[in-house]
Amino acid sequence: MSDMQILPVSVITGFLGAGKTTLLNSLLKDPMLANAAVIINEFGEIGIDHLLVERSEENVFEMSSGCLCCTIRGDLIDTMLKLIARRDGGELKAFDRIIIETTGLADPAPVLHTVMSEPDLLKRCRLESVITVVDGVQGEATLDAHAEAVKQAAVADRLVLTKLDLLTGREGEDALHSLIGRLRALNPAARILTTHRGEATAARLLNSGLYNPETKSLDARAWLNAEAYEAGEKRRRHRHHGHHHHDHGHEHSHDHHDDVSRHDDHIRSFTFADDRAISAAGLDMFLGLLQSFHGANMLRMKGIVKVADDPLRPVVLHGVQHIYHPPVRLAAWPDGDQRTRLVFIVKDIEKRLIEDLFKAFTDQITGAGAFHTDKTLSLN
Ligand SMILES: Nc1nc2c(ncn2[C@@H]2O[C@H](COP(=O)(O)OP(=O)(O)OP(=O)(O)O)[C@@H](O)[C@H]2O)c(=O)[nH]1
Repeated sequence: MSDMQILPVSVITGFLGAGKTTLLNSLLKDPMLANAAVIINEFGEIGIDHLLVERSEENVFEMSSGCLCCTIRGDLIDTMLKLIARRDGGELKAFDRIIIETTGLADPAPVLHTVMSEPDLLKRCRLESVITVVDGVQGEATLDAHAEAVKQAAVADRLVLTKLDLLTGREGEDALHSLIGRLRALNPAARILTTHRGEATAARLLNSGLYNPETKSLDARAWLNAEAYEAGEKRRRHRHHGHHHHDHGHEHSHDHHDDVSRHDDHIRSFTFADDRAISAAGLDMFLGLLQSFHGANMLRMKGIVKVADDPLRPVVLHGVQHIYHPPVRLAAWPDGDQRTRLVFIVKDIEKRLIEDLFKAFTDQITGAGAFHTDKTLSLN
């Protein structure tokens, strides 16, 4: 009889030809993934024999009608539930994690939404990390041309650069510097790793620190990495004031990513903190308003929140667009900082709008929390 452990799910996304399958093949040689189940949501063959590979039945590119997102969703739910049922029934070996490789062209959001919000899946799975593979050579051209590529970079917990072997000499170095600068601006907190020289190992890519199913512990500070957003905001302000640091002869690359317009210009990342508690209902309302007014433009949000009903046990939240993972209540604050901290990566939304909205609810906290119980928020 298999155990009913909560299975971490990692999603590997990235543009067509970025190197997802190559990365996955190399990761699967790692003993850490000896018991991983892999779901591949696209064309192509992958030669893995000692692992469990489930291929989604639907071929998304062949669909002629219907909503692409809904089809991916239905297909993925079905594939995952069957896989888990076969595991639990002893038909498959008891895999300990699931890795989903998504199709290159698609917006990654539907896959993330499915894992984050499908009630039957939530009983057995947690979204652990989003890994976005970026072609080291074509990366900037792809970001210029495709809004999806920008979104893929913005939702990542880890960014993996491939094909660095093809970048040589001073030109290659400048191109890499420029690409990293651009990715950093899009997503300040994601760890950037390269496939070069074996740097992108399973341990570095898969354990995002969000949720350890064995200990139920959360390395919340590392996971949130609010400091990186603060540094990103400072960098942006600095650039906008026209003070450029040109060190190590990299003027070209700095100028290049300063000049970037197109899709990137619409992306903002920021963080704010609040030492007051919010009522459970206020938090629900805040999230509901974000969903209604900014859903499609909220690329990623994460937070540790002080809720009035139990300010000593903060709630961890994260969302992709209009979908939020069910909140998880921590046993205690993860570090000495007991303020609510929220981080956002958004498209065309001003920080002030979101910060003011949140603070409008904490301003009204006196007495309000008493009317609301834990039920809306607590997982257990
Ligand atoms: N030189 C070099 N080639 C690479 C590297 N990574 C991947 N490639 C090549 O790039 C091509 C695309 O790699 P895949 O791993 O198939 O990329 P993918 O993202 O899975 O592609 P799709 O499934 O089409 O979206 C293949 O020919 C790979 O051999 C790398 O680090 N260096």
